[in-house]
Amino acid sequence: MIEQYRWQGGFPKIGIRPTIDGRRRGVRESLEEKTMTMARNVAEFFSSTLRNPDGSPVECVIADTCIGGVAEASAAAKKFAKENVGLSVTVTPCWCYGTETMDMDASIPQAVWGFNGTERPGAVYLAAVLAGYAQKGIPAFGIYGHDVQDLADNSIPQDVQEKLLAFAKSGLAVANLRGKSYLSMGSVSMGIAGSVVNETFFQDYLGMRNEYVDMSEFVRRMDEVIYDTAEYEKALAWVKEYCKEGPDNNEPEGQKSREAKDKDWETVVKMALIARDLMIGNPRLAELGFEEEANGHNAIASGFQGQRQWTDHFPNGDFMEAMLNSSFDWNGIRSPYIVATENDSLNGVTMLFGYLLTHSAQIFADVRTYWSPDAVKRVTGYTLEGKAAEGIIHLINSGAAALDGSGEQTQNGQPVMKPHWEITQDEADNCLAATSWRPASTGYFRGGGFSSDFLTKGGMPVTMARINLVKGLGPVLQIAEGYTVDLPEAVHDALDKRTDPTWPTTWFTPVLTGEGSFKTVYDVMDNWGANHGVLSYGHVGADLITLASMLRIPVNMHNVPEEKIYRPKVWGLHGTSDKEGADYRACQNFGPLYK
Ligand SMILES: C[C@H](O)[C@@H](O)[C@@H](O)C(=O)CO
Ligand SMILES: [Mn+2]
Repeated sequence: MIEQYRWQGGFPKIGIRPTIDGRRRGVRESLEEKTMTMARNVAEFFSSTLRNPDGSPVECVIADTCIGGVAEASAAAKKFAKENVGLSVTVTPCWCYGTETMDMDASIPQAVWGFNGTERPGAVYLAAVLAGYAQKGIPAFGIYGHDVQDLADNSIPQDVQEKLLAFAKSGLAVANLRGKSYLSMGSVSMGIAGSVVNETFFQDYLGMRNEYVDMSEFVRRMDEVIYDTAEYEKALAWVKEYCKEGPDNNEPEGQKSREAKDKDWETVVKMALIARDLMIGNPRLAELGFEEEANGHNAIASGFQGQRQWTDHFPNGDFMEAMLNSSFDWNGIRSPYIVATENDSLNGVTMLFGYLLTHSAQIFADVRTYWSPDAVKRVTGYTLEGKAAEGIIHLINSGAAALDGSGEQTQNGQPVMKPHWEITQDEADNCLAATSWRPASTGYFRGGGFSSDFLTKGGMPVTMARINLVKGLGPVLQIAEGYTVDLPEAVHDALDKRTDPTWPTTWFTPVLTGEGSFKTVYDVMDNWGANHGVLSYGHVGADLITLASMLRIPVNMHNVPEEKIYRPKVWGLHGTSDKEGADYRACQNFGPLYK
């Protein structure tokens, strides 16, 4: 029930615009069917391939008629506005009149597929209209099939499919962010700059709003019983059955009594319910007489300050953050909520990017230690090998990493992190079984609580990313594709015990290119822009780059092969030999999407 409530506003749709040569008495008539067929096929392709965050198929809206001139362009725009279209794809097999048929909505991502045939000049239209987009300052993605197709061939070639998908995936992410909130629960944690929420960034670059609640709201809701007590009982019983408590790593004098720990469990379960209700609301609260609280904050992501005021006195937020970020809880398998620990809103947004592109849960972590092969050898006697041979980065933070990060979901025997609709109950159970809940380090967390402890399985392709803000420049995105790696148990133990072994660990190694910030693993660590990073499942750097270009966020570091990079056509008009510089120039030239 809470899941249905969460997504009740529905999802943005993809608008499809068949444009056509407007000349009647023969030309237009001969093209109508082919053009509309292209539109229908693209719509069918999207709806059968792409999913919304709840797992339902993405919907497309096709203009009522082919668009041969401005009257039909404007009729399509009106239809799109009514139907919640969040991105637009123009398709055509022929010459049409560029500025008369183009979609002029500068606030949504735009793409144009010009059919590569030669009976009719679709590619000429593509070039003409993209010149129009450049001139008018609306960056649009061009899709031009590599090989000539016959006019009668209604298939979508593989390379065109890839570009359509790359555009639509990122375009949908842009559209899903728009109009939502980031909810700060508390404010700045331990002076972490990412938790100084920058409203201009959220508003201008993401189209989002910032909401804030003081952490005292948790106390009020606990004391005044502003949560669904039936759900609380269910959640607590589930925790007792599935969340096994791990050994207490505190010195005896720092350990809490059994009674105090049991009380902490009650508190952390309530915190999880309350944080979720704060984010998205809960219709049960209205039935219980709390109509205002039932509304929530329309938050697609949130952050919890925790340290220090809360955690110096109350149990920490680790259970709440880890469970909400996972793809399952006491209500079963469901889409993850996005909650940033330490209210690091910039990591929170990076998690959102990863989540909206992959629909899988995210691993939030401190980028804690670069372990060179020599240092590992000195400390453990072990020689790093395989993918880890050049060195590894220890990703570890209390809270926030989704339990999916244990790597207990599988595909063809390999560990993966799946969208929630592909996860089986056994896989969810295995993630829980691989996680122990360790009494929090009371040196750091005087109020106690429980930290999730798991070790990520090696062999998963992952992408680490992070947004940083630079005064005078704005946001920049950094991306490092790589792999999770396994270490022999004794080696992991020796390295882990030098940190806080009650927290989840992921051993990560980036793919090196031999150049720039990817010359060595050390360089990747050395160029990381902040204390935190996000791991998303898969090599999704190219998608992140496309998404960043839509939002005009330049990418300051990545190891994505050049042939996979897809940005608006006009990026090339800012320079073609120095692509990184061209990206910066284009982002600066056009400025944020919602300025
Ligand atoms: C317990 C500590 O304060 C940690 O939370 C700290 O190392 C961080 O995570 C900093 O990002
Ligand atoms: Mn941290």
